[in-house]
Amino acid sequence: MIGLTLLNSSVSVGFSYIGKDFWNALSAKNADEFYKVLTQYLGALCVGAPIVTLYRYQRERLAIHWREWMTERTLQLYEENRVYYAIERGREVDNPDQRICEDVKSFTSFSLTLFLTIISTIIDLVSFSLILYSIYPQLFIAIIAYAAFGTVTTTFLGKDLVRLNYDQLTKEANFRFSLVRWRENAESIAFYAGEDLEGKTIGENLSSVIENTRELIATQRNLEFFTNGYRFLIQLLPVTVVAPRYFAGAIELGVISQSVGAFNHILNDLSIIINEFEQLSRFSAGIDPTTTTIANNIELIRLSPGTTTASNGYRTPSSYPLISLNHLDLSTPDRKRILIRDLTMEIHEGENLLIVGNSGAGKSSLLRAIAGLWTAGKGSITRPADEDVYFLPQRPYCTMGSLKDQLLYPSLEKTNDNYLSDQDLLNILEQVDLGELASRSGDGDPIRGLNACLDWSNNLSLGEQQRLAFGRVLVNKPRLVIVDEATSALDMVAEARMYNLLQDMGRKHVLKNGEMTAPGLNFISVGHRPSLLAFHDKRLRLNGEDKPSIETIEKSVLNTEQTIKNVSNL
Ligand SMILES: Nc1ncnc2c1ncn2[C@@H]1O[C@H](COP(=O)(O)OP(=O)(O)OP(=O)(O)O)[C@@H](O)[C@H]1O
Repeated sequence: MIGLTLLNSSVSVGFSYIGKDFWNALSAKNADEFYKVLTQYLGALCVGAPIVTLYRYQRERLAIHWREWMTERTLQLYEENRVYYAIERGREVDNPDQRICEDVKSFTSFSLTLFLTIISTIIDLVSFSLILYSIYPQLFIAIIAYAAFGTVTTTFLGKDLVRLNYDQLTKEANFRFSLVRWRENAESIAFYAGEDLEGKTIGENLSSVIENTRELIATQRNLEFFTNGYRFLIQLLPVTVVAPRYFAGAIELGVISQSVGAFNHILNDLSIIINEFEQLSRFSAGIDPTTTTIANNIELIRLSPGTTTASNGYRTPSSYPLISLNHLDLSTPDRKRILIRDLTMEIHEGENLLIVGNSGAGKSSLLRAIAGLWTAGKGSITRPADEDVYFLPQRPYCTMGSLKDQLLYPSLEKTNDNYLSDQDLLNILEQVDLGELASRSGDGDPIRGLNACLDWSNNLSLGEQQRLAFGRVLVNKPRLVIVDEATSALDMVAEARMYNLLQDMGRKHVLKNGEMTAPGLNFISVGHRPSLLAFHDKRLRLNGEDKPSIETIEKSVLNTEQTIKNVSNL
């Protein structure tokens, strides 16, 4: 690329000399010389034109290559340590989608152009300054004065352009995002008949885009009043400066045309350098050196995959904690409010925990802290490794893809360790009472149904999505399942069936040699229904400002079987 840049500059210098000879021959009415130079000109064109074309093509190829690399790297950083979640919660960076799509693209092509422009303009500047100086030193002084005047004036007239261009990008992104949001929440908005309000918000975003564009084009107009006159004068100024020497017979016509060309080149180079630096300031405006205050964070200790604190083989039940919280103080991410104070507890293998408390008491927040999403606070949490923990939220996420992809999520078919055949997946659907879903989606053929791609979040009821999420647990076989009101859309019979599945996975079996099988499944739930008590062994009550209390659930007082029977008779 650097080689092509040098060649590209030599083409410009070469043409400036051929151009001079061309005009000299014409003004001297020397026909032989004219045709000779014309042939040279055509020869130079054959070499020069491909070089200029290749220079541009190669520059763009390099820019694409760099964009690909940088986007992949950005995406990698975006998913690492759940940065995408922290950005959404913290709102420190607006429109990350636009930044990844657009800003990376313009950053790479801009940086490359900046680098190459600086190289080529410096070469251009030196060579054409020498040409100009050799023609007439006063010309050189004239150009410096003219360029300085032009730069100061354009900088003054265009000082708002950088800000306006930056705002334009943000406003366009906000406008687009409000439309995407409407589309994604179409059903809820339709039920609320909220289209007037949505339309108003979108209209406001559009007005903001239009207003900014109006200001932008007005500023550009003012700048162009000046720059167009300035550019026109470039043609006249060098001619005016050297004309007395031409009239005195000291120089020929070709030298005048060469000086106009050189003058143009130098002025262009100077303004390019200034322009590029101005654009550079646009990018630096986007980089916000946010100072991070050093504050206390919850220490999250993840045990290595497949183990608990026990180092040797299998243990007797309840001897080692699966999860332990130590003097945990949990705050909201902005650290303005402490939600849970001084919570110390241990949950052992085989014990399932139910977290209860008023709305807003911090139940979901505690789960977020256990997942490692919220870290503001003090104390420590010890829990199994990420791959051993599975989270069931109230509204499951449906990925883009087939029914099979929904079941396997987040593991991919190829990387799925315990490979499951299509028949195994159909059995799992059967277990979560979704047996007919596959044949329904495949027009009677369940295997075809497994591979059918639909917009699942809009095609399944919330209860079906929640049962599908329980199917995912059967596929992924984690050691700890965190259930955040994930049965809220199910009736009590279906809820009991889902919890029975979890309990079955939690049961350990005695092997032939008398040892226990590998660790089973445990779960922590958040919920409001009394029926949930039957499936749990301990209850953690969050009481707002008071200290949280933990107690064992007495099974004898529960008659769930009976309750469920009564409900199913309804
Ligand atoms: N990103 C946030 N920043 C600051 N405060 C938050 C944030 N998210 C939630 N909160 C607040 O934290 C408190 C606890 O929220 P949480 O979702 O844990 O409640 P909950 O006990 O699960 O309630 P519910 O039973 O209604 O689901 C609430 O008062 C909520 O307003």
